[in-house]
Amino acid sequence: MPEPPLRSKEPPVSPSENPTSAHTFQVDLRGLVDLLSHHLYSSPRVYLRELLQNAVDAISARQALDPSAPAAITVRTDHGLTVTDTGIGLTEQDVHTFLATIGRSSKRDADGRLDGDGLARARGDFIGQFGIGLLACFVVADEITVVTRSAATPDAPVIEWRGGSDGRYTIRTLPAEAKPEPGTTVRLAPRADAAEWTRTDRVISLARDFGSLLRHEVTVVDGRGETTRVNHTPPWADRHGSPLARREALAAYCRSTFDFTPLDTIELDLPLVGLRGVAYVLPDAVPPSRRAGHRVHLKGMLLSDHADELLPDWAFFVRCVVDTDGLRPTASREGLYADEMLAAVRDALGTRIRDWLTGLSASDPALLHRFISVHHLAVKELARYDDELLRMLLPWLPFETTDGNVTLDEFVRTHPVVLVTRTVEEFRQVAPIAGAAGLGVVNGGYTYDRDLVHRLPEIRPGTSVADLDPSTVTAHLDTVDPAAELAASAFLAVAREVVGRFDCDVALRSFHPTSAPALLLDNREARHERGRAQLAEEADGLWADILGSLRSEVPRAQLVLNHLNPLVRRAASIVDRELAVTAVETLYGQAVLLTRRPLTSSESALLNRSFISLLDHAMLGHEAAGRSGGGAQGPQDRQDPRGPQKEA
Ligand SMILES: Nc1ncnc2c1ncn2[C@@H]1O[C@H](COP(=O)(O)OP(=O)(O)OP(=O)(O)O)[C@@H](O)[C@H]1O
Repeated sequence: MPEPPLRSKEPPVSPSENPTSAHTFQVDLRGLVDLLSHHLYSSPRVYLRELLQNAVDAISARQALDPSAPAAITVRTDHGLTVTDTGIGLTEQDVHTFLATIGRSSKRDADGRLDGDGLARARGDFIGQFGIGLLACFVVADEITVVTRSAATPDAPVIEWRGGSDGRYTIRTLPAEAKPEPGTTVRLAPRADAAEWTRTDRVISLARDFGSLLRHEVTVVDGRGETTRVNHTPPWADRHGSPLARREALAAYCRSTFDFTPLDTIELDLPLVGLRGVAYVLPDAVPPSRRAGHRVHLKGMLLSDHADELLPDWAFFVRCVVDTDGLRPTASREGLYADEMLAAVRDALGTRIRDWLTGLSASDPALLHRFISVHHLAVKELARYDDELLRMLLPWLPFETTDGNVTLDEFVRTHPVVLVTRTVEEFRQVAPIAGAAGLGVVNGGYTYDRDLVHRLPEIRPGTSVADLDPSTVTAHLDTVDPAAELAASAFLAVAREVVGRFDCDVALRSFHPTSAPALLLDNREARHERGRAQLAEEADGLWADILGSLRSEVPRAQLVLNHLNPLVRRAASIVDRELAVTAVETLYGQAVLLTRRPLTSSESALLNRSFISLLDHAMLGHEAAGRSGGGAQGPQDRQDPRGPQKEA
């Protein structure tokens, strides 16, 4: 029996008394297990994965010597939990060297290095490579018992090894009947607080989750002898009667694994890294930021069900399941090691998905149409960086325009000059008026749309694209008859004075719909620029200089009054200045509200003021009407509704 681990240190000695003394690090196993369980593994559930993986590797090692050797893994849940394999087994020396030495693995070469040939061999044949996996069992049990018989050394005795989480272990030889055939049985007596992890139903679901694609037969046997088969050949590795039957089997696998019916299935096959699997096209739109959660199996064993790094970010519309021999796990075995191989696999899978997409326009336009109606955001993101894809898919991509939801190809047939708004509000506000004036405007407020529209001239020479600005729209609205403009000049002067305080100009034009009295043309950048200019005016010293140097020409908004609107026509003839001010404030306030942008404090005050003034005027009219019918308070008795503050 080995010595218990040394914890205490020798008392310090000065170098002159004792020049050199060699020591060996001691490992506090409890501390290590605590580290693994709290910081390396995400859940105690991984204990079963490590046991299954060791069993699979042991069988692979035996089959390397004797390809006809049996290959079965049996998990029993009757007394505690046991995992039995028909694998290579261990001699007493192997037990000391591999099982009882943390960080040592039989799955690397003798030098045990984690790079070069040793690692290549481990990765080629085995799932394990680090030599720490068995420790995961200490997360659920304080003692592990291994009964093993070597297949490589047929006359070696049956060995029982008992290891404790405190770092002690015992070894003894058992009679040959204790294990008549080569192989290994690992037994765990779960701690009371971890008993749930070895319950039959939990074990079956864990074994199915981790081991569904394992290449050797895995069964779980419960206390009553009932047997459950855990793994099956995946549909992509199976033979099917017809391409349709194959597609249906792949879709059925998606339903049982991911719980959705895919829009389409894309088979993945990269022989260089022994990768096969399927990318399932999601049937519903997902936000680009939401990661799909790909299931990655290494040599059949589930590594992760959220391996997002498997595909490029833009491919968020598919969810994959793959099995591969060639990618590396992290030490926790819960994620993919980010190396050049992973980057190359990601690129290759990305190309495969892109090819599917481009092939669809020729092979199945109806499916492409369905795909785009669900995932157009993803396609737009992709097309921004991919000229060929943009060229190919442009005819299919929908945009919101003044002609309704159409493709850009359709749109440029009637509008060779395409105007694009910067925001959705800008589009909402301007589209009906611009549309009526014959302008072609695209809503560039949605993610990627403005970028894509601006790239249109590269793809369709002869078209031109410009950002929509107030002067473009105003220039396209009909001017009014000079006599009408002259008649309205007094009112327009008041209007310019009132809205000038908001850095806004006033224009009188005729436009449709006639029901719209006024239109405020403005955009976000212009508002920011005005905000900066205002700050610069209020600031002094260095800050004012900095703001001043940032300041470009301050763009002004434009309030366009609609001369076709009856209310505006009446307003234009108001002679009472006070009423004219109220009318302008109300028209401006309503136009600001229609932009659906947040109001500034002075705009809120204006709205408030104009509303009360309007009410006052309405009541005045009502009182006047009443007086003509029976006498009431005269206007001279009226209190100013805006209160003393306004007077002051
Ligand atoms: N069922 C088994 N049959 C034969 N040998 C086993 C078995 N389980 C464990 N071993 C031996 O014990 C060693 C250590 O196992 P452990 O699970 O700790 O690490 P590993 O599988 O080598 O690597 P990893 O940490 O990546 O899982 C293995 O390399 C193997 O030699």
